[in-house]
Amino acid sequence: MLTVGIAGLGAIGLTLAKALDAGVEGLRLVAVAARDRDKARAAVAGFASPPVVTDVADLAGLADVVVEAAPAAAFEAIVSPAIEAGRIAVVSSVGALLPRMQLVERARETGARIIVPTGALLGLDAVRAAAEGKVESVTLVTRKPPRGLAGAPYLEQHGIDVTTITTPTRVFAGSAREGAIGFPANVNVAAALALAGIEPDRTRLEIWADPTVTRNTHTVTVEADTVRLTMTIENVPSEENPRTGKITPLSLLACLRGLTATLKVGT
Ligand SMILES: NC(=O)C1=CN([C@@H]2O[C@H](COP(=O)(O)OP(=O)(O)OC[C@H]3O[C@@H](n4cnc5c(N)ncnc54)[C@H](OP(=O)(O)O)[C@@H]3O)[C@@H](O)[C@H]2O)C=CC1
Ligand SMILES: O=C([O-])CC(=O)C(=O)O
Repeated sequence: MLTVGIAGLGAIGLTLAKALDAGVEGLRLVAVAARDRDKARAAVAGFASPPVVTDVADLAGLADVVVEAAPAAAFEAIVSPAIEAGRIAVVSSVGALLPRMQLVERARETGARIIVPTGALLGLDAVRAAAEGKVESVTLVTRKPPRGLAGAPYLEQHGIDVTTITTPTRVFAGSAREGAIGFPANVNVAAALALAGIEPDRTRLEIWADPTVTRNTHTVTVEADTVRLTMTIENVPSEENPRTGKITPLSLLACLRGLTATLKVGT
């Protein structure tokens, strides 16, 4: 049995918390944290087994597994205590890990683990397998309804107003590392892909603001010596946060199940 603490109770965290409260073999939700404590308390009040509502820094003292499901700006405050305490940190804001790879070194010293779920993407098992061989290129093309990109720092810096876009428009082309900086709340999938494959500077990313799509759509292309992959996922945006695909909390749940499962499927 692993105990679980969740930081962030939004589109990802609250859905995951509800699923754990409904009962998942081998996992028990014991604590949650969010910015607004009263709101968090109200969110879990009706749970069958209400978890403790606490500060993000205290989750690691209460749970074996700390799930980060908060904005990127809170990443370090949530994940560092978990690493210092030697816990398992399951992270959603993957873009925030890229400039903090020293946390991985620190985890090696404390015995902690950092787990990046597939999240809103697909096929990281195949990308990881390919990366055991020789990979020539990895490309991600992301298309989102314009409102799924609104507020990104890169758009503001370049004077791009996505709300006025009426035809599919490429608003960014660059590396996964540059994308994670410019779109911290929109392309965690690119960061996860980079960590699975050939590094953030070599992973190419295009972002399209596309008024013709209703789903957050990601296409991964990999050219390797053993395989050529083209994979597309079309995510239904969640009601709580249209930037976040509804599959994301389900991916985290599947990931958590894998921590205790006797039968584990996939890489
Ligand atoms: N890896 C992946 O594939 C994906 C990753 N993501 C990323 O996952 C993260 C969470 O996404 P999502 O659930 O949609 O976000 P939401 O905006 O729906 O929810 C964020 C939650 O974090 C809480 N929060 C805000 N500030 C803090 C803080 N300083 N400390 C603790 N909690 C805080 C909020 O609480 P309050 O309401 O009190 O402010 C809220 O409960 C984001 O970084 C997002 O970009 C999203 C989709 C896919
Ligand atoms: O990568 C992200 O942050 C979110 C995303 O694109 C999605 O949910 O489809």
